[in-house]
Amino acid sequence: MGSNLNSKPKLVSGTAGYVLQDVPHLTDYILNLPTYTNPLRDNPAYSVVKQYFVNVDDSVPERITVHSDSPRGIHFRRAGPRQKVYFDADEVRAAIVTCGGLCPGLNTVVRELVCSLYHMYGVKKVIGINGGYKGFYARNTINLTPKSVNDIHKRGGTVLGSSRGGHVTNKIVDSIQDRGINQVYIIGGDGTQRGASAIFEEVRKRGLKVAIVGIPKTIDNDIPVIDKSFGFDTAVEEAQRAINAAHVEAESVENGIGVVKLMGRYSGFIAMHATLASRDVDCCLIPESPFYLEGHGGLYDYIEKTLKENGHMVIVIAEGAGQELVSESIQSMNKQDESGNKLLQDVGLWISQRIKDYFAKKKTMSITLKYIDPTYMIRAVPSNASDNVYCTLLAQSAVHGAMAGYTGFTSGLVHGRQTYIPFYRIIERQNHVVITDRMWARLLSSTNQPSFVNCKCVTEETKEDEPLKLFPDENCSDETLVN
Ligand SMILES: Nc1ncnc2c1ncn2[C@@H]1O[C@H](COP(=O)(O)OP(=O)(O)O)[C@@H](O)[C@H]1O
Ligand SMILES: O=P(O)(O)OC[C@H]1O[C@](O)(COP(=O)(O)O)[C@@H](O)[C@@H]1O
Ligand SMILES: [Mg+2]
Repeated sequence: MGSNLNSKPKLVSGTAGYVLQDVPHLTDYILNLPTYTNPLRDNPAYSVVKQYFVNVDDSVPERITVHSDSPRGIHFRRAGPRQKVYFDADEVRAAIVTCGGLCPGLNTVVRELVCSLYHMYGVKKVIGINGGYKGFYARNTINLTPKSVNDIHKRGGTVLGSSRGGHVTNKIVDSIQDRGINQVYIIGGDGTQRGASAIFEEVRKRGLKVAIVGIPKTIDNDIPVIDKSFGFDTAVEEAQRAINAAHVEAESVENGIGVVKLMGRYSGFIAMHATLASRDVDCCLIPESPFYLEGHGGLYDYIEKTLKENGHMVIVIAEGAGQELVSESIQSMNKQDESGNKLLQDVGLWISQRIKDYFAKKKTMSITLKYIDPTYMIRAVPSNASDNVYCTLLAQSAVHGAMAGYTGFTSGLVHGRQTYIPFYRIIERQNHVVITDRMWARLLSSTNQPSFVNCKCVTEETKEDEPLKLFPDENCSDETLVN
């Protein structure tokens, strides 16, 4: 984080090794802010709820698997409505922005932010920033009301539009200041949360009463700490349709192979979960598990064996898998998108061609291969029922946090509880499938595919809590979606 001393992590220690990784609050840098009674007290829908307000000291542990002698460990502030709020409804001018790639559920989060602000807190001024970060200074805004967002959750994409690149911190904060915005809800992935953190630092440097709140969006599920990201369930469900189609095609012909490419730039969660859900997949290839084609234990060997045994097979490949192999055979262009993300080679097309070439050359077996790339179709669908509920809770928690004066945080689910997580924990690393965890073992045993892992890497000394580090500086959690 920045050089300003105030931007250091806020840590609160307690007995028995308890550590609260707290989130910033407006009162950390603005003195004598007035408080108001939370209007939810008078809301007939919520007045009947016992203990509706969250105790300010409530926190949620980062790790829930403990031993009798474990220290209590790191905790996050529990999300939810507070008795006191730091904004009067009439004073609030909220802005919502969606950034980065699409993900099912974006519209649901937008809808629920607007409805929570209006219906829970009586806020009447909510605007949408058009087209991602650059929209703050280069586009018009959109007025958002419960009526205008009423049925947007039934649509894929984002009604606000999105973009990559264009994060110019000073211009964005100037625009926030010029427009009198004092709550900013920023929906996006790892890149977006980095941008949100930079905005927060600048806002604090200028001493502005503006709450900066992140809502984590990533179809790849690559954001750390949180249980999973919204849209992930929908993506896994939608991927089943492509896998089913590949299976139907493959089993209808002799030695049929169906190849399905799924999203997952650096994290193979969608591929892993879609494979486990389907049971029709014979091989799942992800970025975290390097594989090889030729020789004993290689992919060609396994394909031949599976075709001999079953007459057909389905391969699921995450878009970021095997990139090092593709670069070896195709001149790597090393291009980046506007946000600086490396543009990947189409590994699905590449592997399909390599498999076809291999069997054509070998002449022992004639195969029919069908390649399906449903990636953008999956990303564009509306969120399913469970993701809709998840999006609703994330949005409500975000609004409760901003109204309570918290800032510089991401609203996220940790072990099924809504929490406020400081930006630095969200942006410090990416979440990856840990191939020495039980979940990947479950996948290997369900597909029966080779592990492609050099056995020397996984020694007996590799302890359960110390997963094999395939990514430098990785601090993998054994709790997030993997066990
Ligand atoms: N390190 C960074 N600092 C500031 N802004 C960033 C950073 N990385 C990405 N951004 C901005 O965040 C937005 C979304 O980032 P991107 O990587 O495209 O998607 P995602 O947020 O889904 O990962 C873009 O407008 C980009 O300019
Ligand atoms: O829309 P683009 O730029 O082709 O993005 C494709 C990428 O977006 C994603 O769907 C999501 O990535 P982000 O979360 O970084 O936006 C990746 O799975 C994929 O590699
Ligand atoms: Mg990203």
